[in-house]
Amino acid sequence: MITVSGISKSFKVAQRTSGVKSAVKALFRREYTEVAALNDISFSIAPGEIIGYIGPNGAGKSTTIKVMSGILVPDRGSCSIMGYTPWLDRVAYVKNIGVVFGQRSQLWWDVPVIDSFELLRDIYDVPQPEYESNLKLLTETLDLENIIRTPVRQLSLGQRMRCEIAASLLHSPSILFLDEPTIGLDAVSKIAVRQFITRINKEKGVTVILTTHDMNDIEALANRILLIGKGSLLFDGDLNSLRDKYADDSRTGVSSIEEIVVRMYEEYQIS
Ligand SMILES: Nc1ncnc2c1ncn2[C@@H]1O[C@H](COP(=O)(O)OP(=O)(O)OP(=O)(O)O)[C@@H](O)[C@H]1O
Repeated sequence: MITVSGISKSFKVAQRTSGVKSAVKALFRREYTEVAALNDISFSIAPGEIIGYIGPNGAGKSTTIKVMSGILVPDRGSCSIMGYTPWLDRVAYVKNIGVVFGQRSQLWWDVPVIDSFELLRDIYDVPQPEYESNLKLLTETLDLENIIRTPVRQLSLGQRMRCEIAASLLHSPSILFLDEPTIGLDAVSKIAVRQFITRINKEKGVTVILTTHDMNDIEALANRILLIGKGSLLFDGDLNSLRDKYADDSRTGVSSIEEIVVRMYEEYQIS
């Protein structure tokens, strides 16, 4: 369903030292350094998998999600998702995917949530009966009834995230990209979001690619883990094989998933 082969992506970042003199100099001659965000990344994902895509800050997780969702064009490599190349076939492709960036909103800030949903229905060309049945299911399971008529700017972070997840699923996508969907949520909202992800995966077979720093998300959801560090893919396997490799039951009993990940980061020298 998803094949990523040899993807590399670099960014040019303008460099400037502080001070007026260097600001004036930069007007005439800019200096750049190149940041290699992704370096020859390859993996495949089968339908119905829930992938935990983990790694420390700046590892390249969001860049990978942006390439896979067609927002960024890589410098090298290929990517085939349901037969589409995301950045080439964008219009047809996006009908098959849902994307949630925990740090950004896809909802219109000043209008009630339901207006954003209706706009998304029109953008994605969702037939009315399908829209209504999805909206009903999402409203019930994500508990949106009391917030759906409120403008987004008046919602709390947890309320907004539940709306963001609903917005990404109104068009019945087969693949859901979640970039830090539980960031800043309280315990109740985190559990609600996790239960919901499990449900759409089990009942509708939605394939989920999840990036998170919350290892409880990984423990609750992921049946396979991909570890990225400094732009390179370092580990591809399940949680049990990670535990077998890194858990230290001689001293402390079974180590927590957080400790296991720290050990893994240390081994790969990416912490
Ligand atoms: N638009 C951009 N311009 C310049 N550099 C960028 C840009 N986007 C990402 N980078 C750089 O690419 C590298 C990977 O960034 P990315 O956002 O993919 O990391 P991440 O694993 O998602 O990190 P985090 O966990 O902190 O969100 C970082 O060094 C980052 O500074």
